[in-house]
Amino acid sequence: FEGDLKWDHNDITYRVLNHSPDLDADVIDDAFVRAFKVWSDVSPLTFTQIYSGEADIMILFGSDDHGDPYPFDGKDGLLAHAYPPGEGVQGDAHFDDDEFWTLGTGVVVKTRFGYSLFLVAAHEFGHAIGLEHSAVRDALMYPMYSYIEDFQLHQDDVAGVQYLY
Ligand SMILES: O=C(O)[C@@H](Cc1c[nH]c2ccccc12)NS(=O)(=O)c1ccc(-c2ccc(I)cc2)cc1
Ligand SMILES: [Ca+2]
Ligand SMILES: [Ca+2]
Ligand SMILES: [Zn+2]
Ligand SMILES: [Zn+2]
Repeated sequence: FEGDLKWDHNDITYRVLNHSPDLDADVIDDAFVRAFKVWSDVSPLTFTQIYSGEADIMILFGSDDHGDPYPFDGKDGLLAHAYPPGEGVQGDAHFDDDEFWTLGTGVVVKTRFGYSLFLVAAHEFGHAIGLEHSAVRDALMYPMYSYIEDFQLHQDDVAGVQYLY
C-alpha cells in the first residue's frame, strides 16, 4: 500500500459501514473503540465514530473482490488490510469476512480457531495512521498474527506512532 503518509489532522473520524455475522454489532463496535484507544493512548490522535457521510477511516467487512484492487482470499491467508492516511480510500480498513472473527474475552476455544478482531483491528488501525511493519516479534505491527492473551503495546509501536505524531 503506497506511501507512508500521516494524517494532517488529529481528530480522526471513522464509520463502520457493515458488520460481520460472527459477532454482535455492539461487540464489534466496542472492539474497534478499544483498538483505536490503543493508539489514542500514546498519541495526540482522537478517533470519533460517525454514522453517516464520509469518515477518514471507512471500515467494512468484505470477502474476495470487495470493490478495491486488493481482493481477499477466503479463509486464512489475508485477514484484513488498511490504506495509509490520505483522501478517499486512503485510511480505510477492510476485514476479510471469510475469517471467523472472535474476541479474547470469548470462550478461549473460539480464539484458537478464530482471529481476534480487537488485535487485527489494532494492527490495521496502525497502518491506517501511517505505520509500517515492525521487525520486533512482540510488536503489534509485526507482520505475523499471534494471539496475545493480555495485550500490551510494545515500545517499538509507541516509538513508531510518536515518531509520526
Ligand atoms: O499486514 C496487513 O495488514 C495485511 C495487508 C498487508 C499485506 N502485505 C502488507 C505489507 C505492508 C502493509 C500491509 C500489508 N496482511 S495480513 O496477512 O492480512 C495481516 C493482518 C494482520 C496481522 C496482524 C494482526 C495482529 C497482530 I498482534 C500482528 C499482525 C498480520 C497479517
Ligand atoms: Ca478514507
Ligand atoms: Ca482470508
Ligand atoms: Zn479492501
Ligand atoms: Zn500489517
